[in-house]
Amino acid sequence: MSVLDEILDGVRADLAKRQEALPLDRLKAQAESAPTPQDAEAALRRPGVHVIAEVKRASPSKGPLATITDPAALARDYEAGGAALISVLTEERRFKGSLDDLRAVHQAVDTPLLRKDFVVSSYQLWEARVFGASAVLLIVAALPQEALVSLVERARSLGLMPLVEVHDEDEVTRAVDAGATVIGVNARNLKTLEVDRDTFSRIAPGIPSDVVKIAESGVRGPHDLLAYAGAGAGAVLVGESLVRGRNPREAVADLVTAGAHPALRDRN
Ligand SMILES: O=P(O)(O)OC[C@@H](O)[C@@H](O)c1c[nH]c2ccccc12
Repeated sequence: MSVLDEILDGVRADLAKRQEALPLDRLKAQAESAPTPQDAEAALRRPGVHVIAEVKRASPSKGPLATITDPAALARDYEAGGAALISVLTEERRFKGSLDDLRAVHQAVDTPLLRKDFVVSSYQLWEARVFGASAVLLIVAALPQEALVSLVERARSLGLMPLVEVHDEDEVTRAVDAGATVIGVNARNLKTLEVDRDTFSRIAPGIPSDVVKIAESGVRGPHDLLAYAGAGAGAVLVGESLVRGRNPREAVADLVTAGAHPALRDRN
């Protein structure tokens, strides 16, 4: 069984427990008083190469990455550094995240939030709404095509921007067929957990030009952002190097400065 399959088994088991504790109709009722999502896609379509900064406690490949005692404070640093979006991992078993983290971050910042999880059911989209997200990750490799299509539509109908994650050319085709307008290329293969920074430049040329392209994983600093930008990225998604670094606000600001270089800002 691949790591992805193992993660998905855990996600489904945890989801079943939450659904038992709070049936969908009651969750939907909570969504009525939930905050209105922001237009995350518009934020990514502004000129320049944007930074999506991630609240990430642990990863399946490295285990604990950092002791994040206060996710809200970390998110405030990301916001002060100029992140266009803040990603909050909510997967519990391998990434040690939670919906409580998402709520805490939502209460602390105005930046649009991405719920980063392994979404397999529209129940999780409703949760994302209730806990303050404006966007959700949908991983092509984790979903049959029919489910992907319906989750893209459902996310949009709830006001959430679907960020559709791919790892290879076939998955790009599936993402585009499902109507994705924002596609993330993850340099980390979720089946082997290896990072290959060339994945983006290999796959990006096959993504339609009107789609926002996000380079995910392995960004160590401004030089990696510039390399991804040169290959067509409109944004980078960064976790580990920010949570492990000494000063997350400065680290984000350095990336944002690189991404705002006039040569990148004026290209679209
Ligand atoms: O920590 P990194 O290498 O900067 O990577 C961040 C992000 O890309 C990574 O956390 C990620 C990308 N896609 C995912 C899907 C599920 C969980 C996590 C991820």
